[in-house]
Amino acid sequence: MHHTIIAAGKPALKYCKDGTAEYLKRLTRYGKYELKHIKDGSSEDVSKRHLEASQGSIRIVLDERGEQLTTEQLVKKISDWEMRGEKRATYMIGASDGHTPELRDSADLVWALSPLTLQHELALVVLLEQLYRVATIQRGEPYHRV
Ligand SMILES: C[S@@+](CC[C@H](N)C(=O)[O-])C[C@H]1O[C@@H](n2cnc3c(N)ncnc32)[C@H](O)[C@@H]1O
Repeated sequence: MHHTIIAAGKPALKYCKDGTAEYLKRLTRYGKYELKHIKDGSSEDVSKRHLEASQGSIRIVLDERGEQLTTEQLVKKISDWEMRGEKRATYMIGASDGHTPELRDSADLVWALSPLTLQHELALVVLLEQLYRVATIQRGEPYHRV
């Protein structure tokens, strides 16, 4: 499955840029993971861009009001999508005002990394680390400890 991560706004925080680069580099061993940045703006504009960019894909909307998952539950969700032949998964990170109800309603999964509101670049790093963790678990590699 091709994983596309779409984040609103230009990256600005050095420690997040470093974290993002680190996990994207690690993920190259495990498949196709692509990060795209889209223009920031109102939640309506950003959610519209997210909707357009994720057409025909499994839609995962990152939102603190969403479902909280254990890493094992995330492994199961991604593995189930792969098993049923889904070709693309798109993970969407919003702007300062979050996502519109329309985008949330269109999602296959509204996923909360935590009930805390995270700075959007920090949310991106946590998302990438979890995708890396999932990939290592799927391969039976010893990164993850329970
Ligand atoms: C600063 S937050 C937006 C907060 C906004 N006030 C709201 O109500 O959604 C920017 C983006 O970071 C992501 N984000 C922040 N905290 C998150 C969390 N705990 N779980 C998942 N995504 C989160 C979401 O994609 C969110 O749209």
